[in-house]
Amino acid sequence: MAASPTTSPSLELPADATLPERHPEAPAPGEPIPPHSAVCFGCADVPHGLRLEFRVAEDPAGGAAVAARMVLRPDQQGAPGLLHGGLLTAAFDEVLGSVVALVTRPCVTARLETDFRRPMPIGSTLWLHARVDGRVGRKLYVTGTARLDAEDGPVVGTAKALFLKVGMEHFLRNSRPEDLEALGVSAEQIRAARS
Ligand SMILES: CCCCCCCCCCCCCC(=O)SCCNC(=O)CCNC(=O)[C@H](O)C(C)(C)COP(=O)(O)OP(=O)(O)OC[C@H]1O[C@@H](n2cnc3c(N)ncnc32)[C@H](O)[C@@H]1OP(=O)(O)O
Repeated sequence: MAASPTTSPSLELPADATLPERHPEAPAPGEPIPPHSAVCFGCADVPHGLRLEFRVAEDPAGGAAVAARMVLRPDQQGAPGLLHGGLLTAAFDEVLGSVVALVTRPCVTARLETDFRRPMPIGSTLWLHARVDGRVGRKLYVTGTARLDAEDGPVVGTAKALFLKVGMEHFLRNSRPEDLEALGVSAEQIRAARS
């Protein structure tokens, strides 16, 4: 039988993966993680955003983990009264990306797989957890879980992802120049990266 897309070997933790530790300058377990940008759809306090709130979680194995929370609003519906599925995937992208950033940065999502296990009613709160399971070179393997209304509530979704470490040139070459300039990058730096 052909392998299903949900069992793609590219998301399986390779045998030679090692468990990466939190970066020495990353916040400690229990500490909040501030938004990485003032305009991020996932973590910033913007009207249309997911408005995820984060803290570093304790990982019993000594690795990197985060916990996050997201209140489900009426403007996030797909089916009547239920969260749009794509927004759970977006939430996982943000939460899994945040835990990777405790280890190394910058990284980007290369592959992300979501399993939707139960409907998510508007008005409830999602409690998300993510952990870096292993690293091989530039590749970071991450898993996450979303639960309903409590940190030990019923599981409504799970995710697996592969993130890749990239250089700053990834953004210098690909981001809109005006957004880079708003961060203090000069037009000359942008031109040099793109020449
Ligand atoms: C300067 C100021 C800016 C400041 C901003 C910074 C803060 C930003 C923070 C915000 C962050 C926001 C974050 C966001 O919003 S991330 C937003 C969503 N993600 C993206 O936009 C990423 C788009 N993709 C790419 O740019 C490239 O494809 C990347 C960089 C991912 C790889 O292209 P690259 O040329 O680098 O790598 P490679 O092709 O040589 O592959 C290398 C290895 O990886 C394996 N592989 C690759 N893809 C997949 C896949 N899909 N499944 C399985 N495996 C895959 C591949 O087989 C190979 O394996 P091996 O052969 O080595 O075994």
